[in-house]
Amino acid sequence: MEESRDSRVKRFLTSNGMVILGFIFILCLIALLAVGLVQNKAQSENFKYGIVFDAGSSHTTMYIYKWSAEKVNDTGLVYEIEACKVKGRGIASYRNLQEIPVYMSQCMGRAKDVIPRFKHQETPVYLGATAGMRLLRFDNKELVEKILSSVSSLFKSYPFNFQGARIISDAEEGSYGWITINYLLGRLKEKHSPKSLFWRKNESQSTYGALDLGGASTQITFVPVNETHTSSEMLKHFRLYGRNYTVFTHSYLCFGKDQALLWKMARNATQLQSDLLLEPCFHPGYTTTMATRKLYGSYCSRKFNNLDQGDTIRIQGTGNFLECQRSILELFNASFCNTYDCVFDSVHVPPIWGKFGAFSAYYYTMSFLNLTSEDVSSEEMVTRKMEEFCSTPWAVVNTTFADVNKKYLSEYCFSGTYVLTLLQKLGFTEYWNQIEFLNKINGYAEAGWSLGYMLNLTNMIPAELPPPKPFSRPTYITLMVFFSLLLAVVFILGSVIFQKSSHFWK
Ligand SMILES: Nc1ncnc2c1ncn2[C@@H]1O[C@H](COP(=O)(O)OP(=O)(O)O)[C@@H](O)[C@H]1O
Ligand SMILES: [Ca+2]
Repeated sequence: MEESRDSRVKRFLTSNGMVILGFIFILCLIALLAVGLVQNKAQSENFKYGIVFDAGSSHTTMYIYKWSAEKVNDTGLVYEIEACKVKGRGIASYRNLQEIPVYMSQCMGRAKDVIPRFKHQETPVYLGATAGMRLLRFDNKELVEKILSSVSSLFKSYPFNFQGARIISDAEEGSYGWITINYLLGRLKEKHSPKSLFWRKNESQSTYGALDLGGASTQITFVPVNETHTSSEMLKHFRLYGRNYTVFTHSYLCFGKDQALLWKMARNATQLQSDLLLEPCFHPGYTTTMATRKLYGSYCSRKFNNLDQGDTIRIQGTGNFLECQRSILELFNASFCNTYDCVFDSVHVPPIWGKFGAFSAYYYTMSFLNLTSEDVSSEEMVTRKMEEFCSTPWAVVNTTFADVNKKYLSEYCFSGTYVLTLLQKLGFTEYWNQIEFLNKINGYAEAGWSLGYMLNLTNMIPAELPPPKPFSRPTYITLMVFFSLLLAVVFILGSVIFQKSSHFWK
């Protein structure tokens, strides 16, 4: 009686001890998993940063990009955390070089605040200048050098890793814009299906063409269906994520919207008998004056210089869409064309096909005019809107859009008509519904050449596709948890059976 109570107590203690042990074992496993997960999360938060100054003809913008160091070679994972508009005009328009650092340093100060201090030294800074500086280079190479070196010495005085300030080429501007949008839209890398344990390639995705409209130049870049009739200088070859791409890219200097307007007005002003220019691309009732030095001062408008004119001309809007479009069409000289796929400026653009992303001033203009929606699927719809908008009196436009920047507002009639005409001339008449007007893509970053430029210079897009991991991260974690729990159950069961069997043998 005494003995059996003793053995019951022993058995009770042993079996409960096993339960407690098993419980502790499970707790340990859970703790291990939690530590593993937390550890991996901390790793993915090891971020890197990059700064690009887009020194355009009209203004400079500083972009700060951020990405996870772990996922460096994936696609679409870099995002823009700051777009700082540098105060003032484009860098090419400064004659007093002291002014440039004053404005630039405000954005650099912002970069110092936004990027953690311990990351400053490893963060690259690039400045790329576009058509404004290309135009200035025709007139004054020395000034171009001075501007770039003044910017460089400012950047060197900051704790970042300065990588250079330069004018990017036409082809770079077009190609990097193309890389940016296709990277952000996830069009460069084949997607793998996570549903299968065996990785399989989805059908190959086609890329988007890129349309960039600036103030001084405009670019078109896309993969042509057939490149055999295209001049080899306009074709660029890339190998990205294991695939070869041949893109057609061309930049039209002076066909940016600010230079095109100046050029058009200078051309019309040559026929003036007085100092009054009637401008169909401005709203009725809109008046302004312009210094002839400015009107004829650009490389693009200079050939129309009329020495007989005084210091200023008066400009008065007439708000006539048809007249406006006619005067814009005169800029597109097709006299060298001899085949069907020929457009302005004697450049042969291959036939348009596939989807296109239109950004920068294409987007700003069309978004103001409410013409970016998918419902606006034809050129006629845009034409009707422009006819109505251009004929609206300036007083009405000005009060309806009281909070819109006055310079942009006064020019939207011209800009909209110009976008329409340019796209017609590029061959989009039948393909209007193939164009998507893009600004910030999927919330990651603004469309433009600057992200593509940084991706290229930091080698973030590998030529070859990295071999895929056998399991996706969620599958990996699920399997780990499953097997750990199984292990625990087996261990506990094993212990219990062992315990029971040892009693049996006693
Ligand atoms: N909110 C806006 N509305 C209309 N146009 C805009 C707006 N913001 C910028 N722009 C225009 O976008 C163009 C940007 O060109 P930019 O990048 O400076 O020149 P480029 O690329 O030729 O060197 C300019 O014509 C500028 O006036
Ligand atoms: Ca630009």
